[in-house]
Amino acid sequence: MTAQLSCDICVIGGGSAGLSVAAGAAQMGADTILIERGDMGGDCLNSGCVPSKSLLAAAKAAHAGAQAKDFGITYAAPRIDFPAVQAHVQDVIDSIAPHDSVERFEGLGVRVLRESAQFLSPQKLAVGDQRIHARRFVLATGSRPLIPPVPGLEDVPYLTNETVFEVQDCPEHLIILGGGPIGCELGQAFRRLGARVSIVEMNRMLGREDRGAAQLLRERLQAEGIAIHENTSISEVRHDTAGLQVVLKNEEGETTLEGARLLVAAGRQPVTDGLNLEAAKVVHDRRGIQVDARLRTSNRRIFAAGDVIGGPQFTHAAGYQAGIILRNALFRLPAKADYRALPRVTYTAPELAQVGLTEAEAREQGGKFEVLQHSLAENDRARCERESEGFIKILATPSGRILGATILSAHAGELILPWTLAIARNMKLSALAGIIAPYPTLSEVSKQVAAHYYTPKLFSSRTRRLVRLFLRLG
Ligand SMILES: Cc1cc2nc3c(=O)[nH]c(=O)nc-3n(C[C@H](O)[C@H](O)[C@H](O)COP(=O)(O)OP(=O)(O)OC[C@H]3O[C@@H](n4cnc5c(N)ncnc54)[C@H](O)[C@@H]3O)c2cc1C
Ligand SMILES: NC(=O)c1ccc[n+]([C@@H]2O[C@H](COP(=O)([O-])OP(=O)(O)OC[C@H]3O[C@@H](n4cnc5c(N)ncnc54)[C@H](O)[C@@H]3O)[C@@H](O)[C@H]2O)c1
Repeated sequence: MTAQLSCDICVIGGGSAGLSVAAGAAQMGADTILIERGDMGGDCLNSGCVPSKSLLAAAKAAHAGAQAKDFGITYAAPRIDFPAVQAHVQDVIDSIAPHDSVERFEGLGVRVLRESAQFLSPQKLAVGDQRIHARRFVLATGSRPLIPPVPGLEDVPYLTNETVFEVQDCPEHLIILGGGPIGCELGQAFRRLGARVSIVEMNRMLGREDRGAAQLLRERLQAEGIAIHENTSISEVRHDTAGLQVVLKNEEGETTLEGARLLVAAGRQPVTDGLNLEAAKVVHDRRGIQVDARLRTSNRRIFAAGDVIGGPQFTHAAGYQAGIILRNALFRLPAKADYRALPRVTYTAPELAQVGLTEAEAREQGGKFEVLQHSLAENDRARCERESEGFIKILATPSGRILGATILSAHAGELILPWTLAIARNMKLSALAGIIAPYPTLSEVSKQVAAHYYTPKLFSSRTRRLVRLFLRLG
């Protein structure tokens, strides 16, 4: 018999976006249903952030010997037990999973249904033989890997982020299609864990990022032995008993790479199939579900968040969007998403962190701005740690208002936080130049680069004249 359920908020998708909405709604007193057809935790926990950062952590340990040489310490070459590395990755997932589990959510008062959801009308959803009527729906169905139309690709076995963390043998040669954050992070991880790695990128590696930072990072990855083919497309992929052949094409002509495994990391596509969004009158296209700044879809009772809306695709963006939806749906506040101060980090070594505008974006906008750059080589702690590769670059208006920050360095993901706060709160450089930073820390780079802005004024001939005058006064 068909069961009829009703609730205040019905969330479809138990990944970063859906879990944040459901946990917040239930704890604020809304009767909440969460529907998840796959693994609780979605991509981030099971096939995204958590396994990729865990693999990178293992790769860092494998690389420690190479770095130790700089300190006069020599280790024997590491012996890498790859199944044990993957067991570590799974162990980290398992240790975080209880936080995203059905049990925890039921404990918060959420009714969790483990099925696929499909709309029957603008206000009614079918979940198995249950019918759900909700005051508000939230679509948080995420994304899946985009598989580009490369001839032969569909006929060969390939990996994506959904399968790469299950591989039990480190491939002798891993060819990665795509030089975005996934390609770069996993490329460095597999290289450090013993694979030969080739990255094939049809444009520029990390094309959205600051050109200088991406270039330095590329040099570092190349120095570790990764082959990077930029402005190169794949014209064909073949597979036989000897392995894979990937035919590359660029200005110089065609070459063939022979590899053991192929990882496709060419971007994402929204997951909307099976939802019957037409019945719900929710407009969507190949980029995702269309939303306004309040994250309302074309059906005002239905919100959407996370990767499925095709905007910034990060776990922290999904969490932020969940907060916007809760304010709109529960408190009827017209809260709007504002991505001005949304940071992003590529967790390679060194890390590449960005918040606000890149230099290219600031030039495109056309306003006046100054560029302040400070090398990590000028930071004492970075020298002690022998991690002095990289820089911090700040863009600021002539009045000192901060427009953007780029950091390429060890721990850049941690160092970006004061700049995120500064942009969010419209702070000026003087706020950062005036703080007392503990010595010796990498954090000092933020104060040092901000202080650059005032150096010409501080040590000007006018200041010198003034000082001489005060001194003459006794
Ligand atoms: C390799 C990799 C590394 C990443 N690293 C980072 C990182 O370091 N930092 C960062 O911020 N971001 C990172 N990301 C991005 C981050 O993982 C995503 O932005 C985030 O997981 C998106 O969350 P979501 O809730 O929108 O979607 P998802 O996590 O995909 O969740 C959607 C859920 O909806 C379910 N679902 C779909 N359709 C239905 C349906 N019809 N009925 C019921 N359930 C349904 C799915 O089963 C899924 O569990 C990474 C991504 C990848 C792939
Ligand atoms: N550290 C992080 O926060 C992190 C890490 C990994 C992923 N992510 C998220 O996941 C998303 C997806 O990552 P991604 O790296 O797959 O996507 P991406 O879109 O950022 O990069 C994909 C790259 O593949 C290239 N490409 C596409 N088709 C190609 C083809 N046929 N041949 C050669 N190159 C091709 C594109 O030019 C692009 O540079 C990211 O945008 C990000 O939001 C975040």
